[in-house]
Amino acid sequence: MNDDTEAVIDDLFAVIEDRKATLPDDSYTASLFTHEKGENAVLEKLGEETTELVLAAKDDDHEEIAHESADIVYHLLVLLSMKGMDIEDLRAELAERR
Ligand SMILES: N=c1c2ncn([C@@H]3O[C@H](COP(=O)(O)OP(=O)(O)OP(=O)(O)O)[C@@H](O)[C@H]3O)c2ncn1[C@@H]1O[C@H](COP(=O)(O)O)[C@@H](O)[C@H]1O
Repeated sequence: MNDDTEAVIDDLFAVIEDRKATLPDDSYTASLFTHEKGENAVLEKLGEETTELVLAAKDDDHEEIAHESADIVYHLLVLLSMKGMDIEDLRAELAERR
């Protein structure tokens, strides 16, 4: 992961944390934190998007693979935030595997 990619992910996580704290009415992220299904709303999204990613990979559709991957990364970061975790938890786990 180069510095630019890392900065994009860090910035996205910061936006997610902000939406969790401020819960704006027009925010999709905020709607996940207040969803009546609770964390199941995010878990269902991750399941759906993973299936979509598998189908895109089977079709060798690079545009769709990138789209679904981005959806998964976003919802994964929302899940980490929902669990009270930090992006550093993910970074540390990845770094340990190097
Ligand atoms: N990265 C994302 C992001 N990725 C996906 N989504 C939303 O997740 C939802 C996914 O829904 P779907 O499963 O139907 O996916 P889809 O892409 O619409 O359709 P498919 O092709 O996957 O079936 C859509 O409503 C997307 O808008 C996101 N919503 C927000 N963000 C980021 O979060 C920031 C804050 O957004 P708000 O909270 O809305 O202010 C934004 O600036 C973005 O940077």
